[in-house]
Amino acid sequence: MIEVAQLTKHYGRRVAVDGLSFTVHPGRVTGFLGPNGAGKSTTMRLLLELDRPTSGSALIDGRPYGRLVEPLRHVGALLDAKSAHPGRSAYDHLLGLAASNRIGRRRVQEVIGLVGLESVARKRVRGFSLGMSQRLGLAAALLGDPPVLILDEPVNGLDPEGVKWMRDLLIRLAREGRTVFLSSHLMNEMAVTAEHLIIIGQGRLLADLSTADFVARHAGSYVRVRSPERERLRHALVAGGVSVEDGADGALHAIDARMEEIGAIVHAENLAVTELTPCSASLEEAFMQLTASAVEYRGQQEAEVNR
Ligand SMILES: Nc1ncnc2c1ncn2[C@@H]1O[C@H](COP(=O)(O)OP(=O)(O)OP(=O)(O)O)[C@@H](O)[C@H]1O
Repeated sequence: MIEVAQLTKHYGRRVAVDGLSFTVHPGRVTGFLGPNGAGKSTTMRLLLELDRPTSGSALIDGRPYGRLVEPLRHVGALLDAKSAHPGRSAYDHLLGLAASNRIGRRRVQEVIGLVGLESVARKRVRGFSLGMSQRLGLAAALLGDPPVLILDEPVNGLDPEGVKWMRDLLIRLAREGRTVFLSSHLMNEMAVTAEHLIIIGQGRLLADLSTADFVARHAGSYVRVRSPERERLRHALVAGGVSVEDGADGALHAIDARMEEIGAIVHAENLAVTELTPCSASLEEAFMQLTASAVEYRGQQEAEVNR
């Protein structure tokens, strides 16, 4: 289990993590989502004590990372896939890590097999692609057979087959009863991998809910409708009992409406319409809407700092 309570991190005037509290439970994959710069990596670094919080706490199985004896046996982390020494072979890199936590050679061979790196295990890491490095990073995280996994953007650099492989492996590891916590800025990928979502923006918690709830709330259908007389269109739709939201591009979204229904309303009101398109709300869109205000705020903050 991972417990984060009122976690805050300032870098000078910049607030990277802002009073963040959440719990990550074992037995399921939890996706840690947020747009670029939301504070995901910082939170993970604080969990692993690679950085000190300004205030608040971050615990792994009830203890701060620094109090874990032979930490690889408690938590496996993949933060930076390119952290292995480029001059070493994958095997030697893993062997060195294993020795520091009293883990035997057999386990090194096992994790190499688990991540599918057998054919390149004796090659120098220097020549590894990002995808191969991600696999090596995951092998290192799994060395101590830990109950908790913390992975920062683990599918970065993987091809579609690699993404599927990683997804299946993470789901399997969670089913074994582990706490699997992984960050991403891709909602669609998380929707098929994670059972639970923790969504942050500008270092603050925006949502902590099951993926099923997120999908049920956001994966509806709508009709995109556009008119030069936007406000008259909005008024006519609302008067016709249609629920309306503003689209990002100046169009109106008629939520859960049918094309015929909208067509009849605009015809009756004699409204000129320049677009009428049936759409399915994508999860990516819903995620972007949820985090949009956070991104705007961050943009303003950065503009102020750079002034
Ligand atoms: N060492 C640092 N010094 C100064 N500012 C930092 C430092 N590390 C992170 N930040 C700032 O803190 C904020 C959060 O960054 P962080 O890398 O945690 O976000 P993220 O959600 O992981 O983003 P990404 O998806 O781009 O990796 C950003 O504004 C970033 O510029």
